[in-house]
Amino acid sequence: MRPDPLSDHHPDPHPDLVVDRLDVHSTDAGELARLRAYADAWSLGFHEGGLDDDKHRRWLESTRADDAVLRAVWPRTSRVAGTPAPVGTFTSWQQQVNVGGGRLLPLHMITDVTVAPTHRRRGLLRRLMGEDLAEAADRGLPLAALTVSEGSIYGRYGFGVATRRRRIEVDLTTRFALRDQVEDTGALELATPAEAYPVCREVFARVLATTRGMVARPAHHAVHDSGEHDWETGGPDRASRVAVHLDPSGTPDGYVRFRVKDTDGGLVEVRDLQALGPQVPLRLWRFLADLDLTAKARAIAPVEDPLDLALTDPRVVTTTEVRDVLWLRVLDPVAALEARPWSADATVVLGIDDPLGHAAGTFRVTTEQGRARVEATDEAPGVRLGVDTLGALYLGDRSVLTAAAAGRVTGSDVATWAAMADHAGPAPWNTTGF
Ligand SMILES: CC(=O)SCCNC(=O)CCNC(=O)[C@H](O)C(C)(C)COP(=O)(O)OP(=O)(O)OC[C@H]1O[C@@H](n2cnc3c(N)ncnc32)[C@H](O)[C@@H]1OP(=O)(O)O
Repeated sequence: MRPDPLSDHHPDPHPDLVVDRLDVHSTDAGELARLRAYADAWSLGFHEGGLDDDKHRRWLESTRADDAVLRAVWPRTSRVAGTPAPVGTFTSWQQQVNVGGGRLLPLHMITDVTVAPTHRRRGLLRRLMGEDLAEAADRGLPLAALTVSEGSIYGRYGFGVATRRRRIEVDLTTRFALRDQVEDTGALELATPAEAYPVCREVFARVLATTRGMVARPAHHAVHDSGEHDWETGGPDRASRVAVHLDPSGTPDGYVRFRVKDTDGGLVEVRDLQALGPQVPLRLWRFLADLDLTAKARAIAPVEDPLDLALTDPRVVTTTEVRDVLWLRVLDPVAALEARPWSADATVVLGIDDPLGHAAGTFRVTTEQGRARVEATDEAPGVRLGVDTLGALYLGDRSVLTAAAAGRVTGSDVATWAAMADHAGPAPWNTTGF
């Protein structure tokens, strides 16, 4: 049974505080003031200052569109400010993630987790996370996800690194040469982000449907991707351009949104690149290298990207950082494991340790022709792992054998589990920020 930190048998651990939810759809003046205070609190928590009216309106609109749940912690009184401001914020909502084999699963997304410096290490994050994950599990959501500011915090709640990305710098001078000419019978069109947005949305929907690890975009992406509003500058994005690639029938199958940031230095900032098929990304890179008055591009890319191998000189690409992106947490192991694709046909009894209880148990996993049947069992496990490791292995970013070598997967059937669970194709890839 799951431990319940808030059961009647435990005294309230925070008697000086109120933990409640905000109604994101409310038009009541009092609730709108609380929403404003909530937004300022998370923004200040990330050292971004309070939000101006325009940013607040945009945040509220997109948060409403996502139908997000906002959990806040309020002091009962404030002797200094008069009106108490939140000392804890925690936002969650529902999206979808591609778990492989073209299957999308509901995903519980978490963001804007902050606790004021005055209230640190009193268990507020633990409390908010505990309540939120328990509700998501009760609603039957199989997976939860977040992106993190610090790597040491979320493993204890069962999250593991499920996708990673590189930051790369690409030399766009004459050193940029592809080994083979891109055979392209399609076409490229240049447009503003606003003009290109409907087409980019269609392309992204197809990328989401076919890319393991990709997460559907939350509402705030729309204003940003369409150039309507740039969060950094606080105004419309007039600097970006979008090159859209069309296949020979005229159907868009890729795009790159970019801006040239510094005409002297010639830096191309790639803000979003989405493409279908192996040739289109190379064609878009060829396009970027053909831009005049540029010397270098900065982009994010998969850890293993065909671009490096497609170049005559692989040193044209410099990796400046490799980092975790999506942290995944399995809430319902039966639904999660039955949804993802599998390699070898076999049976393994899997023991999952989960300090929060949601995914804990022993499960017989039988795979056949790419699908799994998963049932709770009393048999002794042949493979044992923690729920955070299950999250890290779920999309296939890491191999089971690597995790076993790190001591995170144990048991006599590890090799069989690896043959069943490891993916042959490219690593999972997610570009959706939240
Ligand atoms: C998903 C996102 O939004 S990522 C962004 C997270 N937010 C930030 O980084 C903003 C700045 N930081 C903060 O707001 C806070 O320090 C938080 C939210 C990270 C932690 O909040 P707190 O209420 O202090 O955490 P809480 O007291 O519940 O501690 C929970 C556990 O996490 C641990 N922990 C908390 N902060 C950290 C940290 N920075 N590094 C390592 N461990 C930490 C605690 O030791 C505790 O461990 P235990 O349960 O094993 O004893």
